[in-house]
Amino acid sequence: MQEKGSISIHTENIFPIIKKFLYSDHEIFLRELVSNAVDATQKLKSLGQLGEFKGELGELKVKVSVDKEARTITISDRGLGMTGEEIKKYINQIAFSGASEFVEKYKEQDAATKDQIIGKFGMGFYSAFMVASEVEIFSKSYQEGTEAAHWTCDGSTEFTLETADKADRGTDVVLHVAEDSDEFLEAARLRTILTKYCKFLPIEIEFEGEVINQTAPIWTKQPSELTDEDYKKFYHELYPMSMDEPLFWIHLNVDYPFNLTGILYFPKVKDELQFQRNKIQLYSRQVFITDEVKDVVPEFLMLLHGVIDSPDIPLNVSRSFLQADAAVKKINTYITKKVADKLAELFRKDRAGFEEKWSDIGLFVKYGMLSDEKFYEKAKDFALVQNVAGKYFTLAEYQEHVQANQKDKNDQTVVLYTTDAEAQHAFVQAAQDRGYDVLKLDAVLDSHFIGQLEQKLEKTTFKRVDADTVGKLIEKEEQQESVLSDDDKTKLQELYKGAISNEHMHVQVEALSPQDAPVIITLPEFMRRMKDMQRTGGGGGMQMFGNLPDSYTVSVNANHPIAQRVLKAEGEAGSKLARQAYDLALLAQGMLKGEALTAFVKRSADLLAAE
Ligand SMILES: Nc1ncnc2c1ncn2[C@@H]1O[C@H](COP(=O)(O)OP(=O)(O)OP(=O)(O)O)[C@@H](O)[C@H]1O
Repeated sequence: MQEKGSISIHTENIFPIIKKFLYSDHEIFLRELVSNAVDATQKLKSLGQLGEFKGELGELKVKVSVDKEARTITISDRGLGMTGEEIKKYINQIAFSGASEFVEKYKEQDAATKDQIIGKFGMGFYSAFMVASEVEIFSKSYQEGTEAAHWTCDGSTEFTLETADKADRGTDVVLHVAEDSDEFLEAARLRTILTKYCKFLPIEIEFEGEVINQTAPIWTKQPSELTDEDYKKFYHELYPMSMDEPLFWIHLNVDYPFNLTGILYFPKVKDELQFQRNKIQLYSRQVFITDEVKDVVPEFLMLLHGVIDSPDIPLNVSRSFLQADAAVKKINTYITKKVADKLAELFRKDRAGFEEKWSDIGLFVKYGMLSDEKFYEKAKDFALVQNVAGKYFTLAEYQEHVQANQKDKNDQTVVLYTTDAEAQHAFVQAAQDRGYDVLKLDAVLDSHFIGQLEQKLEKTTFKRVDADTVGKLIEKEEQQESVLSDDDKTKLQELYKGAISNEHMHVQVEALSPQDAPVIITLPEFMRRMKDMQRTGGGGGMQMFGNLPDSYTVSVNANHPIAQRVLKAEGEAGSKLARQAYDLALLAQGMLKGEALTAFVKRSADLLAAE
């Protein structure tokens, strides 16, 4: 028997279109054909289990081979096979009619809709024509008494179908590689593609005499069957280049209202650049799809590693479509919830261990709290802050901790923090001397995190320790008495202004403790935040302030003995002394540089010599 046919289709040739537009990546033809072979094999196994297939299953490997001379790639399976009629039904009719409809619709659409259309028509088999000038199918069905069939198509809309003398059950798909696709005749290239897409397929795939896949990756198993070692081993299989152990992991497993399995690993975070290196891999029924999981995984969890496997994620579709997809949205919510639950559990069960890991997971948690309201609600109970003494608190614990001492006269709790305990040492010290607690908030996201906490926590404001002199950081009713008269204060202020002569340094005289420094230079909290925002390019509107000049407050301590000496000094001596005290403050802040530093050193020597 030989049959020739032509597919009624209103365009001369759909293959150029497929070739050009179907997938941007030609290499995925192999993924599609191997997946079909695996599907056919699994279907046969199911038929066996149902008792509908009573023969011997035998060896069920899918074999991929390449013949460079003959310019062919062959994908062979021992699955359920197809009769001639079935080939016509599944390969010709469905695909071709699908394809013709596809072409019709395709013509008039914009790019995004085109992608959707491609996703809708399962044209996996036809991706073969992206690399082949001719494709042959040799197939023999598992059904007894049926003849083997041989189908050929050269990429036009014509096909031939004849009987074949294939004795063995299953399907061989033979691709005659096109002139422009020579690269796919290289065994090394095929091996790379197979390892990329087929590494975890559920049926053994053999290439050059070697099985290239693991048929039962651990995400398909029950967590109860697995040990910590299994999870760690798998992590290193996924990311052979990674030296570190994951901190912990979450085994995802849900079958309603969508289907999803996978393992998400929390990596050790050494530096930010590392984030992007080991990406989460997305699979659909154990077939690798992509490691661009944007939109499927909430953005803040992109920092995690691992695999997600879901047949419910639409595959060949555009980003915009994916974002709007209901299943994807649910998956997103589910993953967020799972991650929050896992963190809550770790916190509850092993607080000490959780604290140890905080420096690595804090970033995920803060990022999550900032970007996802639902996550914030869960995370606020286990998110930690650490004070300069190294002690960890939850937000509630910390509020409790500082409440008695750090309430200002308006009943606001003022949380003091440092972004650099070394550089701001003098201020941290001063705050601690007052009995205040100081938090370390020195991580990348902390300035945003502070902003969020101020919005969320009632009657709480945050101030960096160097935002003001210690007495004014938390304004209380009681004020330190000044030993100077108002006249003297004005005189002192003028003296300092003259000595400093810098319009960006706003001099004020304050009654501080005699133990405080003679002069303290601060950058008001709001000013620093605006400058921070400007620097990070955030807060768009901030640009209208132009480039903010540094605008510091110079607080002269009226109660320090130096104040008296400056006032009493004759002639130039007062100004010199004031300048010296001011330079000391600059020095303590690491702000004394260049010419000013040289002048300071010289003046110090003069003053010492004069004593
Ligand atoms: N190796 C094979 N053995 C048996 N049947 C096959 C084989 N390859 C393809 N088929 C049949 O041809 C049909 C069409 O395959 P094709 O790859 O075009 O689409 P699909 O697999 O149904 O969907 P998609 O690949 O887009 O997910 C399959 O559904 C299957 O019935």
